[in-house]
Amino acid sequence: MRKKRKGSDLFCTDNKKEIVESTGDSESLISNLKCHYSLEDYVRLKKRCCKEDVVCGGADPNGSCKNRLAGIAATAPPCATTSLVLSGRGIKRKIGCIDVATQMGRKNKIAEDYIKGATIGKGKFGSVWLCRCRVSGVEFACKTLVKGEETVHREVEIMQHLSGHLGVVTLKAVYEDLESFHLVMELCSGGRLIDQMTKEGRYSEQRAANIFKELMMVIKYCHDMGVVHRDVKPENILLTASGKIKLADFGLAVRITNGQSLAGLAGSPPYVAPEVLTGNYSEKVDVWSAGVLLHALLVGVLPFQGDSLEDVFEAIKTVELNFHTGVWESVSKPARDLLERILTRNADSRITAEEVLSHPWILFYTERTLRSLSFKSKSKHQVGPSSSQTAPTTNVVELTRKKTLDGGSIIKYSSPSSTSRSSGSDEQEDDDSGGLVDALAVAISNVRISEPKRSRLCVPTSPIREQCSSNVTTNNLCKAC
Ligand SMILES: Nc1ncnc2c1ncn2[C@@H]1O[C@H](COP(=O)(O)OP(=O)(O)OP(=O)(O)O)[C@@H](O)[C@H]1O
Repeated sequence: MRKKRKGSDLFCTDNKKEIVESTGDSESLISNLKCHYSLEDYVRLKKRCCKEDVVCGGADPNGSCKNRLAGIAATAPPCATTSLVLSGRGIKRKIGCIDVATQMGRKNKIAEDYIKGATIGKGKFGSVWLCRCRVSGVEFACKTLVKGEETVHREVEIMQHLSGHLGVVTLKAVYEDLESFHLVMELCSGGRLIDQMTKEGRYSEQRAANIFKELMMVIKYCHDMGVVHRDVKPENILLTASGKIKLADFGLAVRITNGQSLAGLAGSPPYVAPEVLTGNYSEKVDVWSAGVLLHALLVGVLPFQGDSLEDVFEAIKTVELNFHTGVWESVSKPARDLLERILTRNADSRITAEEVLSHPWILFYTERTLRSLSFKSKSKHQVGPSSSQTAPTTNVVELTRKKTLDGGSIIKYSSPSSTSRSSGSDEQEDDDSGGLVDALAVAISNVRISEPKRSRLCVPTSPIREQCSSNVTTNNLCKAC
């Protein structure tokens, strides 16, 4: 019988040191983003700490366990924390599917088809290593997962289910031996987003919007496919050589059916949605986590921080973010508006992944036509910076509207009264369009195109498939290369 995951070994300080070195603004981002504690680790560590504190009397030269916990943010928990969720039939069927599918792989062992290379990553349940296909010479990443844990089987199943989308790491083959699964995946040679973030600090709105749009597209896809990732964070976002993002690590992901709610602590503390801490939650937790990431992209720090995990959780539950002062004055109004709509504690009021993709801030920075039209208009008017920023707005709005009427992407936007910063920020974006976006927001706010999202219910907007509907067939899944 398959074991339930019991939690992983504790590793207090060493993993913190593994953190990429960086200076300046990104320091706080690093210390808050890159530790390897899961919620479950936290619970176990806390228990052990209490014990140790009694035994050592707090004489630990590194401080008490409480101190050791201080400032620790966490990463991918080992899961097992959910009281879910999967219809037994579904997972069985898929695992059966894997077993059958890997018969081919089993005939010829992975070593017969791939040459093993260096280890490129280590997770809690196995390692990731480079491999090269003996036939084609193409390099892949192979994740070896030790069998036995229920979540390991689920991860394999969900990767099969989702593989094929541009934003998900493609699964090329699965091999299986007595102890392990070996998942041969496309190689993301651009590294992890977290490492890029720690190097670069704050991102321009242009760049943040493009990364965020790609992320939301893949999150929407997961939700449409009935999967909640539950551990969206920059450590789990990989980059291809050309800089495209790929969502990885489905170790905590679960299937969800339409309207179903999840329970159980799962996620990485700074990214965890408030409803995860209190009980019932849905796929909207991924939107929240993505919002935490967007916050970090735009201003270089995480929104919910604390000296201990308890403090982080408390902040997630109670801190009122103020998007109107300080560093936020250099961020455009639509960007702040989007963040407000995402980091809304009431999950029913929080916008969906689909709605995020229709937000003016995303559209403005990612739709080539909108941008080129606005800049064309700007040069045509040949006016100074402040008026040039408002002049093209009408055109942009009209175009946006047309798209809507044509049945293309639908703008669902209403100006939130809570977003009240005056437009016309002094700071210029590196692409000189921050003020333009502000003007765009003001104009669009007067054009009520569809119902405001806040009145909508939190249900997946597309039908969710309950069962095995993998777009990876037995054939393409299990071929050696
Ligand atoms: N397809 C890939 N291409 C390149 N590197 C990869 C790939 N998949 C994983 N890695 C590397 O291996 C690391 C661990 O992978 P992954 O997060 O999937 O493992 P995990 O066991 O689920 O980790 P965790 O303990 O964080 O849950 C990643 O952070 C990344 O650096």
